[in-house]
Order: sequence, then structure tokens, then C-alpha cells
Amino acid sequence: MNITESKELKLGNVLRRLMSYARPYRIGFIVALLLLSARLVMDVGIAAVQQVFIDTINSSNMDALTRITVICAIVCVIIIFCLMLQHYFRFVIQSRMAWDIRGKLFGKSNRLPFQQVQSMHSGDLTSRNNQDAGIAIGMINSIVYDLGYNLLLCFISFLYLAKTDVWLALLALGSGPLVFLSGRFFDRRLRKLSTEIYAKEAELRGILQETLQGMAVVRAFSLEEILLDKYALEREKLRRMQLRRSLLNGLLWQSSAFINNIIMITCAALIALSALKGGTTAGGVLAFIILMGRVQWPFVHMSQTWGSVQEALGASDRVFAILDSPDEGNDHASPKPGVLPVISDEVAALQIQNVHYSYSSNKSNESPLFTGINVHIQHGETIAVVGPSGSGKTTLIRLCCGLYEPSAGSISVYGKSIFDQLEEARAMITYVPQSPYLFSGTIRDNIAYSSSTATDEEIEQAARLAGAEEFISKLPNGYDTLLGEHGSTLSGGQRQRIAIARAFLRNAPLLLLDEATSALDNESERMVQESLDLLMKDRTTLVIAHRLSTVREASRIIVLDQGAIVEEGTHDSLLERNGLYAQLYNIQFNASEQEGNPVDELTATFPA
Ligand SMILES: Nc1ncnc2c1ncn2[C@@H]1O[C@H](COP(=O)(O)OP(=O)(O)OP(=O)(O)O)[C@@H](O)[C@H]1O
Repeated sequence: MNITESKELKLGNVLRRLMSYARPYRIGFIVALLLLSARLVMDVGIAAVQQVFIDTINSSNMDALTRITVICAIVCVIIIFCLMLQHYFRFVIQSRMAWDIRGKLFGKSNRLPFQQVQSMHSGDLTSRNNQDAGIAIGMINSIVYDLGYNLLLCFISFLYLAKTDVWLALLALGSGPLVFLSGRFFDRRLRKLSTEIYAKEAELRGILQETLQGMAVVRAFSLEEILLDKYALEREKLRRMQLRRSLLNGLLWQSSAFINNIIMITCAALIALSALKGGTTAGGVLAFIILMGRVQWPFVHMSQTWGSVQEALGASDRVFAILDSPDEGNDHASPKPGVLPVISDEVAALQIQNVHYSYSSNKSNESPLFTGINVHIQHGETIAVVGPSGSGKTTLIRLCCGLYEPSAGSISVYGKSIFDQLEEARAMITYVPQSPYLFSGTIRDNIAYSSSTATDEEIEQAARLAGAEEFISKLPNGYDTLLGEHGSTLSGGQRQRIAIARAFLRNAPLLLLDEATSALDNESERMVQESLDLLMKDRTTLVIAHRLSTVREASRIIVLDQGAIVEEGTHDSLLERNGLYAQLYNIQFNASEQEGNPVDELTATFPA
């Protein structure tokens, strides 16, 4: 199932699943429900007390009046204390449940197939985690506490009314289902509209997020107006949807209130008539009218809050669409850090066998990128992948990391299948992407992400090997310097060296490297390249190569074109062959030499 198309789940199913989040807090949940009975005493008691007050005033009994007043005051204080406690319990439990479901969503987002996450906007995932999860948990609490309480109130009030006039009590009760059913006409529309509104809100959040992240480009290209218009257009669509939802909610509320009021007036007139005939006292009429409201209220409340329940169901559908998605790979065992298979020359370091892959899930629409690609790398080899832009170099590396799942074929790392033994296979890999991703936090944390058990000495050793020590020591707090978002307070070369330090610390036997093409100044370029050379030493490496030096020194070069390996060999043999590789080489380097610019082996880049 595509995550973005949420499936409508049955109400019972949603409630059961959401209630499972209350299980760890069941004692507090029950205590909160018991404390709620204080409100029941207040709501039913107030009618009884008013009846007694009026009848006592009519009989002019001053002693009884004083006694009742004092008892009422004491009971009131106790009730208020219980309700405060109930409110506290309810808040704590609700926030813990929301915390738990958000934690589950966060964990799940990290295990979803990479391609699925790529197809979603990060703003959408953020919305599901923050807003939708909160709304879903809020619904379950409001159903259990408010609806549960109101139904109990209805039952007790009904018993009290039946004591006065059983037929009128039944009439008041009978109006309830009528009120509730009148609102059901709007259910489906409200739920569908709510799902659409949450998706649109997520989209808007995404636009905002993207604009903030790309602020430098926005300013440099003066995109402010264009983006504002785009935002305003989507905002207007959202406003209209919200307006439609509010109209539907208004209709739902008013239709239930209308039926309720008609029945209320009829019953009030009939009980007043009964009092005139001596059937009850003035206090009895007052108590009857108050309690009749209590009997009808749960249905009115249910009918009106049913709209909110439909909205919350829309949010729940979006939350469960994530939680119900299968994890990436077929390996559902927990990771076993540090359990590396024995490396032997008999087992290929990387074996890509007959792999087929297409970005489109609907294969008839788009021709596949790979149709049976084979790569075999022995331990210790360095294989450079070159090819024109869009030929499939990055996709190949991502397939090796298990980020994408091929439609056919197999990939194994040191004998471990990347799909059936994903965690074990990944433990053998270090992936250094073209643009390093740094998290907010300290430099130390950022290096340590690749090994949860690393000591400070090991982290510093990794930084030293990556040539990062010098600039880190000049920072105000050294390794404990806090980085800005995505490491924005560091230069491009410094960020790359932190990423290389991470790779040293991980110390996995297979290095998957996407060489950076971004222009660094010659000095930074040289330093980064030296660190990378050191990293590649004694490791098996599959590198998307851009530097001439990397390509020249590779044990083998694979030339990709439109998803197929069109040439394979060493630098000299491929030049001799005079095919695509020689063509790419000549465009870049011969031309530059002919123009009188000698090629710098370290910094010269291969075309992509
Ligand atoms: N997420 C994606 N969804 C759909 N198509 C994609 C996606 N990523 C890449 N492609 C397509 O797959 C093909 C190969 O892309 P890939 O990024 O692997 O090429 P590349 O050789 O690494 O290119 P470059 O050197 O420009 O980085 C391209 O045609 C590209 O448009």
C-alpha cells in the first residue's frame, strides 16, 4: 500500500488499537475514571439538592435549610478536589500515550523502505507524528472519559426521572437515539474532508520547511514572491476546506439541538401539567427538567462530538498507515552490532547478481533502470564507477546499501544477503555520500553516530585520520562545539572531513563512496582527498569516482550508461578501447591539456 493513500479503518479497530496505548497506564486510567464519579455526584446531586431546597423553603424549615447548606458546601469541596485530581491523571496519561505513539511512529519512520520515505514529503511525516498522533490519542480519551461518563449520567438520571414519571422518562430517553441518528448523515463526508485537510496542512508545513531550508537560494534568486504566491494558493485551498468542514459541523450541531429542544419543551409542559394536578411538587418539576437534560445530553453530546470523532478518525488513518507499513528488507531480527562474518578471499566482498530495478512501482509506465546488472568485487579491490549523469551510479550504490529493493536478482555483502540479513550486511558497510549529512549536536556526537560504543580516544583518533583534528582543536569548544542545523557553521571541506572521520570510526570492511563534485578550494580538496585515500587503503571500495587520481588507481573501472555496464577494465585498457570511457576522459582532460592547462591528478574531476 502507498503510505500517502491512507486506508479507512473501522471505528472499533481504531479504538481497540488506540486503547492498547493505555494498557501500561491502566491503573491510573481506572483511578481517573473512578474520580470522575465525583462529577456524577455533582451533576445528579444538584437536581436533587435543588428539589430539597425549594421544598424546604416551601415548608419554612430553617434548621433543615442550614443543615443542607453545610452538607452541600462540604460535599462541594470534596468533589472539586476529586475533579482536580482526575484532571491531573487524565492529562498525564494522555500525554504519555501521545508520547508512546509518537515514539513508535519515529522508530517506524526510520525502518520504512527508503524509497517510500523518499516519495513522501518530510512535512507530511512530521505532521503525522506531531499533529495527527495527538488528535488520535485525544479522541480515545474523550470517548472513554466524556462519552463513558455521559452514558452513565444518562442511566442514573433516567432512574431518578422514572421515579417521578416513567412515561415521560422514557420519552426523554427515546429522543436520544433520534438526535444521534440525525447527525450520522454527515459522518462520511466529515471523515473524508478531515483526512484531506490534514494532508493539505502537512503539504503547507512542507512548503514552509522547504523554504526555510533553502533560504539562501530563495534570497539569491529572489524567489520570495513566487513562494509566497504558492503558499497563499495552497493556504486558500485549505481555508475553503476548513470552511466546508465548519459548515458541516454547524449543520450537525444545529440539527441535533433542534430535535432535542422540541422534545425538551414537550416533556417540560407535560410535567408542569402533572404538577398542577398534584402529581409532583414545584421542586420535583425543577429536578425533572434538570435531569431530563442530563438524560438527553449524552446523545446530543455524542452527536455533536461525533464530528470531532470523524475528524480524529481521519488523523488515525494517517497514523496507522505509517505504523502498518512493512519494514524495509526481510530481516526482522534485531541488529547485532559488532557481529561481523569472517572475511575470506573465497567470499565476494560485494556480489550483485542479475539485478533488475525500476523507480516506478507501476512497471508498465516506465522502462526499468537496471535490467540484469552483475558486479563482482573481491576483498581488497577498489572499483571505480564512472558514467554520464543519470546513468545510474547513485542508484547502484543505494541498492548496495539496501536502500532500494530490486524487483529481481540478489545483492550480498561478504556472503550476507542485503535483504534477508540486512542488519548483518549493513554492519559490513560504510557509506559516505556525496554531501555529508551532519545532525545538530556536538562534533563528538556527529562522529560517534557511526559507533555507539566508541570511546573519546577512538573518536579523536578517527578525527585525526580524517585530517579533521586541526580545525576541530581551533573551535571554541573543540569536540564539544555545537554545530548549527546540518552543520551549517562548518565549511564544505570541514563537513566532509567529519563524515570521513565517521567512516574511520565505523571501520567496516566495505566502503561505498560517492566522491564529492562540489567545488572546494584546491587546499581543502587536497586534504579531503588525502583523508579519503587513507580511508580506502586496506578496504574494499566501490566508489563513484570523479577524481582522475581515484579512477587511475582503481583496480577496475566500471562504465555505466543508461543503467547498463558498457565497459569494464583498467584506465589504460579502457583508453585503448576508445569507447565511452575514452570519450569522457578526452572531453575533460585532453581538452584542458590542449588549452595549455596541465591536469592536476588530485583535483581534476571526471565528468558525470
Ligand atoms: N527518487 C527517484 N525517483 C525516480 N527516478 C529517479 C530517482 N532518483 C533517480 N532517478 C532516475 O534514475 C536515473 C539514474 O539516476 P542516478 O541518480 O542513479 O544517476 P547518476 O548516474 O548517479 O547521476 P549523477 O551523476 O547526475 O548523480 C536517472 O534517470 C534519474 O532521473
